[in-house]
Amino acid sequence: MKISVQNLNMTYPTGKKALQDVSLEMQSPNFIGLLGPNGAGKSTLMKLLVAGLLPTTGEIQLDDVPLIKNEKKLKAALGYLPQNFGLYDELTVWQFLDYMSALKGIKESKSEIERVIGETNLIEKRKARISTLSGGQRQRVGIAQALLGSPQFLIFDEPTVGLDPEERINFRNLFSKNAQDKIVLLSTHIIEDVQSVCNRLIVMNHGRILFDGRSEELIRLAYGHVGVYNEEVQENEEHGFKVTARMNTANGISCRIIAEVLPDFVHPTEPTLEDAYIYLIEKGWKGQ
Ligand SMILES: Nc1ncnc2c1ncn2[C@@H]1O[C@H](COP(=O)(O)OP(=O)(O)OP(=O)(O)O)[C@@H](O)[C@H]1O
Repeated sequence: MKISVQNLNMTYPTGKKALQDVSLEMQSPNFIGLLGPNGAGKSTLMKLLVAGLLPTTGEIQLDDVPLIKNEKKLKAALGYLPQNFGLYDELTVWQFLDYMSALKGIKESKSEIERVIGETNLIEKRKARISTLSGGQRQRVGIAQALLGSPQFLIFDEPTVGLDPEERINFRNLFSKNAQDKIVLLSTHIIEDVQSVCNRLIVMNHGRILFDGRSEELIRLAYGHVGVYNEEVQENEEHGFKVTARMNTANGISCRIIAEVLPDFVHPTEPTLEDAYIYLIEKGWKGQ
């Protein structure tokens, strides 16, 4: 499966330009982490990819056919967890998944529901009404419905919101297991969600793609722009840099900073993916 996005622009009726000249290619197998601050345009891109919105200009192609002419194929191949996924509160977990299976036209629905309930750790909750579930459990039901039918193209809009750290780890494993031969696009604010499992990262801000590549490449961009200094030895607040962490150490407070040019008193250090992400967003922010 191949999805290509060409020069996509999306302006909402309010005049808000949510996407500007976005182009990208996704080919299975591909596990893509979509990162970006609030309002970057991630959900808008996802809604366009599932044909839930039409772009103002530009085109999306599925296997070299425009999406609007290939919607049937898309629906058959798609598993989608939107950001604010409405669940039917009065249904039980099983009834809801049965209903979603029917909508998706899944034939062997019983075994398929059993499979996704098992994969999302919902076995004990299968007969529970959705209204009685916790936020994390509801999120798991949302993930379970997206996995029904083993779709080739999985889109998860902030799937780990509301999950506790242990559940997040379970889901990272589940996502990577499900990504084997598929295209998985996962948006998140949480860097650890994408660091270990995604083989490709796309960073967006202000409706544009700032970076598209491997996490190592993103980290490389931040080399020479991350450093530490001891706040008690050197008091500096206004040096045109961003302090990303303050740690109490035996020798005083150690500050970790990101800057285009590191001041003399700062010792350069190895960037993490989070540093690199912040560096990129800050740099892009200033329009560079
Ligand atoms: N229906 C809409 N009408 C007008 N503006 C919208 C609409 N939906 C989104 N926007 C705006 O478009 C921009 C991009 O929004 P979008 O939801 O795609 O961002 P996001 O990266 O998913 O953010 P978040 O992480 O907060 O979900 C934002 O400025 C948002 O306010």
